[in-house]
Amino acid sequence: MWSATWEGRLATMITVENLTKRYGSFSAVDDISFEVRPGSVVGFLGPNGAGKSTAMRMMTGLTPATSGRATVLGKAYRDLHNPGRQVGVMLDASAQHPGRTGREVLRLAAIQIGVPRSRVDEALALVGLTDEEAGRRVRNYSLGMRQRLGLASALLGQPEVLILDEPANGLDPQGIHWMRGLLRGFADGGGTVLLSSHLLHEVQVIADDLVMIGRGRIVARGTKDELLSRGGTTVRSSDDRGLRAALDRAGVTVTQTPAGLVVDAESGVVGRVALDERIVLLELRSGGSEGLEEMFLSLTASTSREGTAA
Ligand SMILES: Nc1ncnc2c1ncn2[C@@H]1O[C@H](COP(=O)(O)OP(=O)(O)OP(=O)(O)O)[C@@H](O)[C@H]1O
Repeated sequence: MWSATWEGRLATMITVENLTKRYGSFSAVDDISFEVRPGSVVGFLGPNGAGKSTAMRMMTGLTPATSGRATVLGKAYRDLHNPGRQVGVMLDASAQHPGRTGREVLRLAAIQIGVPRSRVDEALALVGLTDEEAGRRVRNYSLGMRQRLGLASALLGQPEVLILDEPANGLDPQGIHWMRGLLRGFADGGGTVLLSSHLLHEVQVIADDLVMIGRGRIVARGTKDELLSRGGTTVRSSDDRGLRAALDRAGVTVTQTPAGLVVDAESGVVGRVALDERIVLLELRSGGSEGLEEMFLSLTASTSREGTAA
């Protein structure tokens, strides 16, 4: 359910509830829930194959969910009145028609969503594509130029919400810096951004909140400051398997990393569970961004393509 503040404004711009996508017995997205606050930039983080694109495709009505639901601006995407002017979407920048020029792509999109032609030049200027570049056919675009054109399409209708799948892909360091500025400016002006990435540091700089996903499930979620300062508790024990099972039973998220178990709870909670189970702790560390980094690296290591097929 979406909720409204007393002023009638939406309290959350995107709401994802128990969203699940199964292909046969394989769960690409497994019961994920999170909310995106107005005016925030949310980094949707996960290694290759974690389920980010599938989740975003469900949010934008391109793939039906097996169960659960997602709403944008309080409605299922397909029920939005004019989605192109309410939600800017960039899921696959390479999907643009290769035979059209960048300007043609945007002009057609402008007609489709009902914005004036003048908006095309504004969008091109926003993403830094020159007149000469806008006149080239998309098949001759570099990956970075395609990303810029994809962003221009997403921004064309002056939407309130942006949903962007790996927008930094193919951009050089200067391009990434530019994109961060653009998205930060969009959010500071009241817009809301959900962007995915497989690079922690890339989104760490720009995001207000982070949702971390691995093998289709959310493994960490919260404000960036909270996650980075908390960073979980890293623990090694005489019986990691038994401790993990006990923490699972206590409803705490646990991730196995090469450095030990990273637990999404304070060290005191971990110590108490270990004591109850009579498990000897060999190491118990809390705080710092290492926990988040370790969790992310271990997800990256364990979520290889072979791993996800298992
Ligand atoms: N149509 C499909 N049929 C079967 N499996 C699929 C289908 N689409 C996606 N998958 C699988 O679902 C999992 C999640 O894929 P998804 O593309 O959502 O991951 P991702 O996090 O976006 O990865 P990347 O960073 O590589 O883009 C993968 O294992 C993928 O192979």
